[in-house]
Amino acid sequence: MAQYSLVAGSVGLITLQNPPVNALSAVVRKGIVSTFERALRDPKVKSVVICGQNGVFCGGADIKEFGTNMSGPPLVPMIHAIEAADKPVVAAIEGSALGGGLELALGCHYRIAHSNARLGLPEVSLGLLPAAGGTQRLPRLIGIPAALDLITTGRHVTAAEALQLGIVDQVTDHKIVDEAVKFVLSVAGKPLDARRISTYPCPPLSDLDTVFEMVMQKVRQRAHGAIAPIACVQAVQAAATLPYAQGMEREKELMATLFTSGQARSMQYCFFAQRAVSKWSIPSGARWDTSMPRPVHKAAVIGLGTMGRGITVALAQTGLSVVAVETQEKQLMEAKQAMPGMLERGARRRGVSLTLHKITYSRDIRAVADVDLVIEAVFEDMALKKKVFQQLSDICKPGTFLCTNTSGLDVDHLASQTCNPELVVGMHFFAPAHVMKLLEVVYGPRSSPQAVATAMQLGKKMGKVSVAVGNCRGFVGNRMLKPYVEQAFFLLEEGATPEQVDGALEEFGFSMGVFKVSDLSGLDVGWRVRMADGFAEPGASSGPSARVRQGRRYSPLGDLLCEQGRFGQKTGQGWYQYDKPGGRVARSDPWLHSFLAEYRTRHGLVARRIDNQEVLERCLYALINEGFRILEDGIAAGPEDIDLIYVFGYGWPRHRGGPMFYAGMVGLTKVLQRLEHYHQAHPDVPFMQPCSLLRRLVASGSPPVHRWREVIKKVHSQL
Ligand SMILES: CCCCCC/C=C/CC(=O)SCCNC(=O)CCNC(=O)[C@H](O)C(C)(C)COP(=O)(O)OP(=O)(O)OC[C@H]1O[C@@H](n2cnc3c(N)ncnc32)[C@H](O)[C@@H]1OP(=O)(O)O
Repeated sequence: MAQYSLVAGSVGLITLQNPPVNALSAVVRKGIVSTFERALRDPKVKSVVICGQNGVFCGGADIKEFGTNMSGPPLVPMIHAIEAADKPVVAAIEGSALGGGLELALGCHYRIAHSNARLGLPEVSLGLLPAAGGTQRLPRLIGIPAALDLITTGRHVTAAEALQLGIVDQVTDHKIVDEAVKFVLSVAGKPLDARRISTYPCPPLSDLDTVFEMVMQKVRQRAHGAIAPIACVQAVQAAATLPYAQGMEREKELMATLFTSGQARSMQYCFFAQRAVSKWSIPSGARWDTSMPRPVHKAAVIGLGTMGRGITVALAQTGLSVVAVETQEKQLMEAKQAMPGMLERGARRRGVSLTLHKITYSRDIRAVADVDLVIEAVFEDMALKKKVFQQLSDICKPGTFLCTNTSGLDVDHLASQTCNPELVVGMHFFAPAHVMKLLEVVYGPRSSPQAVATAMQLGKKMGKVSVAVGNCRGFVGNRMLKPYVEQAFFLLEEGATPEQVDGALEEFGFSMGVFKVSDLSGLDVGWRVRMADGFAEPGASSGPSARVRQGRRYSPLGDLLCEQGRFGQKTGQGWYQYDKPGGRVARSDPWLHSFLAEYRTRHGLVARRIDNQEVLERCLYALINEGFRILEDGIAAGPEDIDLIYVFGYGWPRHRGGPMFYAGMVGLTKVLQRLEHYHQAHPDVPFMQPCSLLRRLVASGSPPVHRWREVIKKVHSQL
């Protein structure tokens, strides 16, 4: 609702009230319309201030209403009425003014912001565009380039930047409503014509066509198939080229297409999934709202390879004191040289001050004696990690949480090396750890609720999307990657090329195909895992049994490349070739193509034409099938957890909602049928055998993704 009061004798104060973020629900919109009419009618009222309760102006349209039968007064005429009013209206902005919230403020004649305010038009990240006049008013107010930046990226700006851009008229540290009232009294009686943004011409820009061509090209490249950013550019182009009223028509038309699209549904699902996973619960019964985290003031990182450096930087950026330990002199020196640059770039990107002084370096593991939490990030080798955990257990003060950054080893086994296994959890970061948003928090059977809560909270503080997952080989993300990569290898055996497989996945929306990712992260990473799992064996890659291991189909292609020293970008050759070791631009490699042809001949395989649909179905459905197994095993609490891991950690396109949501969009029956088909064709590939949870869901009528937990619960209760 919206509360109305008369203040300072002549100011109508409208306060939006819809906790927690004063979203513009039907009731709030109704409240604004009726209170505003009242203010206009009342002869005592000479001006109006609009504010939000509880330190938040407005988080925008009520996203929960989307997809329902929306009722109540629409936003566009409501904002027009405010702009057209003949009494001055000031938006008093504190906290957030986002989406429809900022559009409401742009309809006001003046905007005053508290210095804590964040403003933005983030609709693009919900698969939409700012359709309450945002695409037409913002370019008129701040110019086309700045408006394009804000609208196509959805980024939030601080009050200071908003002032600099001209979005707000004044920034204050004082009480926002008091300042707004003072301000509106000072402008009483001044003409309002020049304050109505819709009447402004768009600031002229030379060579408009070229500007939009270039922006469109850049946006398309970044969008990976998402349609909303493209529509945002088109809407701003309308502002630049059409009169306001026609621009509004164009905005409405473009929004109509987006509003009912599957992409918008997927992205809005991701928004709510992100909030849902922060409310974690684990099989022991521990939950986010009953488990108290312990404060972490000082942390340590053991091992300063790529991961350790990223984690150290991420911790320091959070404001924690960090002890960075590396026992090898050369590696320590390299880290000391590299990390200031990483911190500097991060500080510049985020507009914050440098935190170099937060890090102290040591070659001696005993330097961690007084820290609250340690993150081990040594080489992915169980024997080495066990030794480190034994040492940490002896050295650290009582109660120190011991975390491992392993990407898939048994967290419980590491816990058993310590005197207090309840203090041990996995904190699986993704490279580069100071940039990537995902954190898998891995609980073992003995991890205490407090240890899980502390790791989850630390992740949040570090700006990560933290997802609590159970302990199994590869946890959630890497476990699902295995069948996906396996299918990619099989497709090469059967006639596809890395270029074709990557092309199909990139067209689907992944920022990089599976083979490019493999070249980037290093082919040796998977090779080591396959060796540890007893699949890859030196010398076994070319014999007659090369393509069958442990009774199942196996492709030694990756192993063969590693045996040739082709580890990807770092060696200049992998699935592609690069201009030099460390090169970044993947080029097709004729050697690889002849190698594949020769390999097929050697193994009596006849290359066939494979279409992109088969590439996608086999790679993605194999991965999704493993996702269902993970749900069945209780390793992930719900589909949202898996989806966010894939969106934030593995480049799954957000506009496709994550693998499990995507399965629901495709139709579970179809996914099941295609898995059955491929399993029949390849009975020696266990990953293609449809998971029984998927069958159960189909038998239950394929409920929507938010109801899967009910079926999963039933499965667990029967086990
Ligand atoms: C066909 C024509 C139709 C025209 C429709 C007009 C379209 C207008 C476009 C829009 O305005 S779309 C919405 C744009 N706004 C946003 O994208 C903002 C989304 N919210 C946020 O970014 C954050 O929530 C925040 C506002 C910055 C606050 O962050 P904070 O970390 O403090 O809290 P959260 O945990 O994120 O949220 C708390 C709570 O509030 C719920 N929520 C937040 N925003 C909205 C919203 N706009 N609508 C509904 N609900 C919202 C969120 O889900 C949390 O709920 P929970 O139940 O406590 O988890």
